[in-house]
Amino acid sequence: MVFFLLSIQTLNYVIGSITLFLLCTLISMLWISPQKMKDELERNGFSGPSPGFPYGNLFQMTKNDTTSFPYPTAGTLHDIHDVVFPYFARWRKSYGNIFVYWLGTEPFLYIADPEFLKQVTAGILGKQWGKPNVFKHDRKPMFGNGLLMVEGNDWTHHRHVISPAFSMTNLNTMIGLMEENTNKMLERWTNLVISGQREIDIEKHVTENAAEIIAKTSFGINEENGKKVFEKLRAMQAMLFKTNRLVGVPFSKFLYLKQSYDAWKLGKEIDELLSAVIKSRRRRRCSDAAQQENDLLGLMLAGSDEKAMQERRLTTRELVDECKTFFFGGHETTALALSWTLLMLALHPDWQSTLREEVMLATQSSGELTSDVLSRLTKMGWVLNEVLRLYSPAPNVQRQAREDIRIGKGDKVIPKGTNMWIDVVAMHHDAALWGPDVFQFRPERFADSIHGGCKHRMGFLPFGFGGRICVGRNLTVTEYKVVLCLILRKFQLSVSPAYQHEPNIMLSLRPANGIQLILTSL
Ligand code: HEM
Repeated sequence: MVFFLLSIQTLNYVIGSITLFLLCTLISMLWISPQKMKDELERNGFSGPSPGFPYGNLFQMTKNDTTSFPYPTAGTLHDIHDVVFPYFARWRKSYGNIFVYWLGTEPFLYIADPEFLKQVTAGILGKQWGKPNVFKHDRKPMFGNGLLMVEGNDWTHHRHVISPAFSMTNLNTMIGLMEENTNKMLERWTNLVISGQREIDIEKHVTENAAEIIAKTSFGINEENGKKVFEKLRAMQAMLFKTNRLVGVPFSKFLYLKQSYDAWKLGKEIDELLSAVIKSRRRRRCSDAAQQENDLLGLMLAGSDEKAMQERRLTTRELVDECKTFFFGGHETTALALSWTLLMLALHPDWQSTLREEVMLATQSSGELTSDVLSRLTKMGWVLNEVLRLYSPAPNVQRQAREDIRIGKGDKVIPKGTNMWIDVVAMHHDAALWGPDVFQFRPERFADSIHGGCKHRMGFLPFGFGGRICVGRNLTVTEYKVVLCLILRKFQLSVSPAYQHEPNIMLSLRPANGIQLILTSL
């Protein structure tokens, strides 16, 4: 009996200790650690709007809060920072270009100051950077552990295997395929115009075209499977990024169980489709060693097989994640650069004529699009840069400090674990960096300088910076030039009265209502 009572007492003691331990861990995780981090950031001179527990500043970050900023009129059409990030615009007015805000219990150091960014990033290698853990869970079904999200030595390995696939020599072999696919889209446009429908939502068509191109150039995937992956990825994007998901709020993921399950399910279906493509390609390579397909997957397989002699090769799982990353990162951003460009050219007929003349001149001898022809399209390059400045498809870059970061030679430290939110849209629209014509569409600012005359080299960052700069930027430039050449040779563009200008963030910077243009055949 005594023994029995003793065991119950011991059991109660154990349960009590475990409960106490869990409670202490919870309080430390949810309250003490964030408070310590806040104090440390303040000691280092970083402060900002007061966070509340457990939401941080999330409730002050609603998109609808545009009351303090009038919607841009014709003269300030491109002054979009206040529209897409009204909360950051408001906080910048109070705290300047560097401040701390909180997503739940996660601190974010907001940066819209290129000199400070230069000091923060000096000497940090690509592999040393972290990506915010708090976003990793959300974005996993979309990018998995692909190059965009992977860290440390794994990042070095992936980047090493992938980079050669994006060499100019390889990209030039894809021009024909890009041309063929785009011509099909233009045929559809011609038929629509002939049938009397001159108004077209070009964003929708250009995005589908870019998805088909990336599906074919990345993994030689057929149209039917490409469409399936495309539709599932779009559905997943809408599911994950349309709603406010209380990012950073402890345990909030339990509020979105259905959404997370649906996203996971879509992710699994995409993985299965891509995995089948990769396995069949691996089999083909084994049965015919001489056979090498020159799309990105073929080159990655070759690269990963050769390097497997010295290092480990990329597994099918890793290749699936890379394909998803290319597919999503590669079609949406390029399509947006093209869509915003078509809008700008419709709004600025002088630039539309200038580019059309440049295209006609460059292609007059044979009419063919070759790498040599594309390299002669200088003014088109300026227009691309100006569009990426005003409507950067990637509106921000995020980092997480994996170690304490000492700023310059001073005593200021960004503590390990701090997330960073680099506001690219703010820097691209800052009159202090670009001058009084900052909100005007003036591609000629890039005529003499690749930084467009920006007063600081790190003030223009459409493709990111440092070792983690966009691996696909040359693919974008090639595709952009091919598609734009073909459109300009066939159609005159003007803006439809139905078009409503509403740039919006849904991971990328998108036109919320599509882009309706009136097309006239030339
Ligand atoms: C207009 C077109 C594009 C824009 C604006 C863009 C923008 C960016 C930016 C800002 C980054 C840096 C992200 C960071 O540091 O966290 C990045 C990285 C990346 N981009 Fe792009 N991108 C474009 C096109 C593409 C294309 C066509 C592909 C692939 C087919 C691609 C694949 C990637 C990958 C894999 C990374 C991660 C690189 C790394 O971390 O090593 N991007 N991109």
